[in-house]
Amino acid sequence: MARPVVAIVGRPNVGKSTIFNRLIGDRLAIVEDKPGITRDRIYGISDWNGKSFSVIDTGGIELDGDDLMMKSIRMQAELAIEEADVIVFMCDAKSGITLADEEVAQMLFRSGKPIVLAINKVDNIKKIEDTYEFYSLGFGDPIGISGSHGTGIGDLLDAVVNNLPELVEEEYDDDVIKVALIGRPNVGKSSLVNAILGEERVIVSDVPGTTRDAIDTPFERDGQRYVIIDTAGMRKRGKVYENTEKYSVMRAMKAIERADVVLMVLNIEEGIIEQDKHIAGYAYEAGKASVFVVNKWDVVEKDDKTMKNFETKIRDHFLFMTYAPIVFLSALTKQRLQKLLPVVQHVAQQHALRVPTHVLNDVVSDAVASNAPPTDKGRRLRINYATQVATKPPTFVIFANDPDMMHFSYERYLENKIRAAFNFEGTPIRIFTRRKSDES
Ligand SMILES: Nc1nc2c(ncn2[C@@H]2O[C@H](COP(=O)(O)OP(=O)(O)OP(=O)(O)O)[C@@H](O)[C@H]2O)c(=O)[nH]1
Ligand SMILES: Nc1nc2c(ncn2[C@@H]2O[C@H](COP(=O)(O)OP(=O)(O)OP(=O)(O)O)[C@@H](O)[C@H]2O)c(=O)[nH]1
Repeated sequence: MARPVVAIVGRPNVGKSTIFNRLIGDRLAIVEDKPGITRDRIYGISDWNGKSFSVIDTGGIELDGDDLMMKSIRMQAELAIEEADVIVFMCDAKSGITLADEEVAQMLFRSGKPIVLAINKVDNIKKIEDTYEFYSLGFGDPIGISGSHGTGIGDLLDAVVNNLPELVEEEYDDDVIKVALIGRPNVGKSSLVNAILGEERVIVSDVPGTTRDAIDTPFERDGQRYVIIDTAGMRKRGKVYENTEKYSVMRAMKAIERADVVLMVLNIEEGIIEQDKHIAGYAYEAGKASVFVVNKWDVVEKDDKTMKNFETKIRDHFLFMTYAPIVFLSALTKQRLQKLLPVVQHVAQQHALRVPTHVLNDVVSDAVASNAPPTDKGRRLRINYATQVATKPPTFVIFANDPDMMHFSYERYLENKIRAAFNFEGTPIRIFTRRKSDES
């Protein structure tokens, strides 16, 4: 089920990044101990009252020339209006309503999108009544918050969650593999889609996805049904903000959310950049299966070490995604193209794999027997039982005497043992440790 997107919009310096970090705070701690996930984050996944959504801070769009501030904030607002499901509009309590705020408010107002008005830095004002002038913006109750003190964040999250859209029904049957092709401009995504479909054609089809503007392309191969998600989005060009990283990432996030398998198309000759890692990191966090596709293999000068060298380079850059297979191919010459769909099918199966509880417990007991769990102040972590609670991605709960004693490195060890036993190639897996309830 696709996670909705929440965008934070506001003038420079109102505290967007601070609030962004507050909103994704808990999750950040979990994700950051995975090596290789970048710290200068521009998106995050947040949970509140059992509802999950992605947050993106649209600030910091860099522009050259004069009149920058106004132009860049206008772009932020357009981007949010186009791509987000809920927009958090942030103002500064101390400075009151500025001209820039008014202009953005008008744009947001006309969009008809759900807007949550957050007034930050209330620690800087004497009384909350000072925020009442913000009622005049027409977005209802202004929510007073302080990013630095952490006040009002719960109220802000409540308002965001109340405005999230109802989850839409899944658009495709369960046996259809949904594939998103993600990558920088010019890596050959459209060429690859055409090559997969086996004919030169304009990428349009009559299956609009539920995401506005998304166009999906269904096809069948060797008895397996597939759909390529958001082929229209791959072709969008024109507005200024469409060249910004925030836009690409937001667009990619939405395609990733709707997909089972994410094809990270790379142009290794141009090198791997932060943006590639942001997007791959999102696919990891969203729990999707992934495959690296190295396109334009035809133009690479090759010897017997070339593939190995590329592989090492990819592994070095994407340390958190060692499970993803790598396929080298050429969309242009169709060299090695036939290798792709079997890999996609394989990782989709691994993503949906459910393992029998008794076999899982054998694997976990063996792992525990050959490498004892960590101890703390004379006590040892005791693992009682493991069970798979979900697929897509495979998710395991380990019941133990004291979950706080589960160490990151031991969890890693268990993950490796589980992978060694069941493979799970191409898919992230999740492991949670819970306290064994007293009566069980
Ligand atoms: N007093 C006070 N200061 C805050 C609060 N939240 C953020 N700040 C400060 O305001 C400044 C700007 O915060 P940022 O989070 O970087 O603001 P931003 O909106 O992301 O700024 P841009 O990246 O320029 O768009 C920093 O110095 C913060 O420490 C708050 O609640 N109260
Ligand atoms: N040599 C070679 N060129 C390729 C290959 N695949 C794509 N190209 C070329 O790379 C260029 C970009 O291809 P596109 O398919 O438009 O790339 P894209 O990723 O869809 O690009 P955007 O639409 O900008 O996001 C075109 O000139 C293609 O002909 C390949 O396998 N080998």
